[in-house]
Amino acid sequence: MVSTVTRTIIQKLGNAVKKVARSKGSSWWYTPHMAAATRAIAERIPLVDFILEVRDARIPLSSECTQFGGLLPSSRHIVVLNKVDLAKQSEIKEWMKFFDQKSTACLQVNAHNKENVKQLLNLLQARARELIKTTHSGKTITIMLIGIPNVGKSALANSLHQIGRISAAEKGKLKHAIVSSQPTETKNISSLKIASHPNIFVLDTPGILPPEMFDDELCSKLALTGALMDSIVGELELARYFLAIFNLSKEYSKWEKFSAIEEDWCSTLLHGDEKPHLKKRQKMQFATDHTQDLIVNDVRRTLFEAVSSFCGNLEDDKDFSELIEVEFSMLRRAFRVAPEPNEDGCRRVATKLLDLYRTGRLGHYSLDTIPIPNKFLRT
Ligand SMILES: Nc1nc2c(ncn2[C@@H]2O[C@H](COP(=O)(O)OP(=O)(O)OP(=O)(O)O)[C@@H](O)[C@H]2O)c(=O)[nH]1
Repeated sequence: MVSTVTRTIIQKLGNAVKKVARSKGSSWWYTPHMAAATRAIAERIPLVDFILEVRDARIPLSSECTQFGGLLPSSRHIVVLNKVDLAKQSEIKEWMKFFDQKSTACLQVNAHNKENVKQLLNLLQARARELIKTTHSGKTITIMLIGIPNVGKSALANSLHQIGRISAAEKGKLKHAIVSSQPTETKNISSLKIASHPNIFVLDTPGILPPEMFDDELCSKLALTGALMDSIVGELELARYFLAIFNLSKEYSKWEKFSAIEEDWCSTLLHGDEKPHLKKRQKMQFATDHTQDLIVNDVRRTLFEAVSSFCGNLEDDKDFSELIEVEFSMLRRAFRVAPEPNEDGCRRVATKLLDLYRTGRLGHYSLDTIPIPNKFLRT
């Protein structure tokens, strides 16, 4: 369900992108640098053996690298859905089926997960050997990573390089592609060796976007997942967009336990009602799970309480907007931001909230919906 409020937020975000595009040139994000990178990638496509198109698993369609449509031969094109740890696992399964039905080779990975990267490396090595066998050449295999900004190309290149080279003689000579939470950080095409026998190199390339983007929803999803700079649309509106998605999801229901723990703690503090077993359980929880730090738990508890105590109608625009604003003001306390209702404080809350969302500490979300096959559509 997409509420009217969410639609309005999406429209605002889309308009913000277009406004920036209008005021700073036809396509503000499409810098000369991005145009040059697009040309350089297009020139290399016929020369490389495989093209790994890295997409964000939360938006498998919206993160498609659309510029090279006809240039990517299906036999050499592999789609990699990266950041699976941030997406809804049940949806990922459906997306894998979707790509399978389209006969597009597709893999899901978390670039920071060793096992995932090993599996990807094994597949790439198998493909490389197959290619060498069929072409009867003893050549070096090159694989180019392409994709929109911030989908994790450099992180993946580094992980493949580290895992592929860890047992090789060159151990200790590891190179690093630049990884950053900011989009368009990679400026040049760089090459990293990921395997020997056969020799395989990956080319990490700068993130690219199409010169023009007119679709509000596409712009909003790219902005929320970090492919566009937050400053283009503004952190506040982006955080509202996240809260709208969050409120319509069931993610908050998992956090009831944080609310219960807080109540127990309050009763301990107020009534001197010592509960040693609870204290012990809490200590263990905080010590063993790095995501369970106090602020994250406070934020989860706050969001749980805001949504579960909401007695308005989620389909009513006014109620829904009010809920988002209430969440914003409640989150100030959770994030330890001074309670004065000024713009700067709101932006700090928004930035912190987006950071938690983007590092997966506020649950798993899939923002794209799987297209309905044509056969089910009325003509
Ligand atoms: N949770 C999670 N974060 C990831 C994953 N892969 C990359 N990241 C993070 O995503 C951010 C962007 O990663 P990069 O590797 O710099 O992305 P890129 O596609 O090379 O970015 P550009 O330079 O803009 O082209 C960094 O903060 C990474 O740590 C993943 O699988 N899971």
